[in-house]
Amino acid sequence: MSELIFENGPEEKIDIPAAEGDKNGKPQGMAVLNDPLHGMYIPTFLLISGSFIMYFITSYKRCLLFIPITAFILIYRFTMARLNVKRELNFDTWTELELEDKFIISRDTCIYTFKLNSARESLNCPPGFSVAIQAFEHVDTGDVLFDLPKIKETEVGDEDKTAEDSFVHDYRESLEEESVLLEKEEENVFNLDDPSKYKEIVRFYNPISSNQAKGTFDLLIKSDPKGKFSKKMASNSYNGLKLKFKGFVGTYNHSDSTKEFDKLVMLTGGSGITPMLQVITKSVEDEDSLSIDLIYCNKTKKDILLKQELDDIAQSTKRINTTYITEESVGLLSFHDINSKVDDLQKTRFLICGNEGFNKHVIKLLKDNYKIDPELSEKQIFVF
Ligand SMILES: Cc1cc2nc3c(=O)[nH]c(=O)nc-3n(C[C@H](O)[C@H](O)[C@H](O)COP(=O)(O)OP(=O)(O)OC[C@H]3O[C@@H](n4cnc5c(N)ncnc54)[C@H](O)[C@@H]3O)c2cc1C
Repeated sequence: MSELIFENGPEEKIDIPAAEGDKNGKPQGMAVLNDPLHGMYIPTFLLISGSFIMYFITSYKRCLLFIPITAFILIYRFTMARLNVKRELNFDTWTELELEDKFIISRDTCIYTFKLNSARESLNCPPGFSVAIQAFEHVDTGDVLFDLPKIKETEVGDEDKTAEDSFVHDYRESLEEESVLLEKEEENVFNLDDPSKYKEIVRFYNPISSNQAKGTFDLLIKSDPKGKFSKKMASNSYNGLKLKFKGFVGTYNHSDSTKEFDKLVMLTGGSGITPMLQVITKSVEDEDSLSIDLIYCNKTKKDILLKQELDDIAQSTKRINTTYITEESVGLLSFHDINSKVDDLQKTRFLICGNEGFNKHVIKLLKDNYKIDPELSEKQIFVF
């Protein structure tokens, strides 16, 4: 059993108030106007043709006033469309983004919401791709910082001078000043922590929010009690914390799935659910015809992440099914579990994501039991 990291307990909202506004953009009723057909083409056509018809019927010139009004609406709509920016993170330089919210979803896992630069931006991360986050580790102590230590410019000497310049102190006052100086000195020693003593560490996470979400994006981070970055995030992250991101990283190609296969069998464990959720979301949003069987393996029932969300998707979309396997009740994933989801092997693609041991176990089950064309095997058995 893994160590309990979050004291607040599962499913409890912590420290940061809920994000303001609608994370998914405009309210549902108005969302239809974001579609160019409904938001631009139809209103333009109706206003211009209406103005001409009225003018021909009535010969009343004021009817033509609708034409500049239409032009204004068009300019407005184009401007709004341009402001709805898709954010591509830069692959070469770090982009600083701020933590806005965090939400504990299990004893060791949290969803972190990061703010994009504007409420109209959305993170355009391809399914199966991840973002990289930068941190720094002290080479001697192993301490992890989200940013390199900064040297403060306060000089202890300056404070001393001020004290010396003043002739009249009573004994008590001078004692107080001395203790303040000592504190400053300690602070300076701390701040003089040599940045060259830190080495960069980089960790990868798959955003789980839809690319249609505006203004923010979500990362699910499972905290490893012995891990450097994930443990620091669990214990030391706060509203307003700025982290540096690069992106996007990955090799999964969703059009390979839709063009060459009919079915995806997803074999995953623990936080490996994140790329699977991205692919499921993409498939649902595109309304493609893939049938998807997710087999999600965990140690115990409590470790199953996002179960409610996954069940909701499976309920609303018949072509998506979920199966949960826990070590405590069923044991390890078996070939029978996998084979029960396969109808036509040639048309089935296996997507795998778990820890090293899980991936090895699953690949061995597939290769030992199926005759998979070696040329096809890399495409047919895709490991995130
Ligand atoms: C492409 C990609 C996408 C990912 N997406 C997600 C995601 O969406 N969500 C998520 O939670 N995670 C994801 N991960 C995993 C994530 O990037 C981190 O690896 C994870 O959070 C652990 O990082 P850490 O710094 O906390 O642990 P680390 O410090 O890297 O340690 C991890 C484990 O390895 C052990 N270890 C470290 N060094 C050694 C050593 N020298 N010898 C033996 N054992 C050692 C530690 O004890 C610890 O148990 C992804 C990984 C990749 C590559």
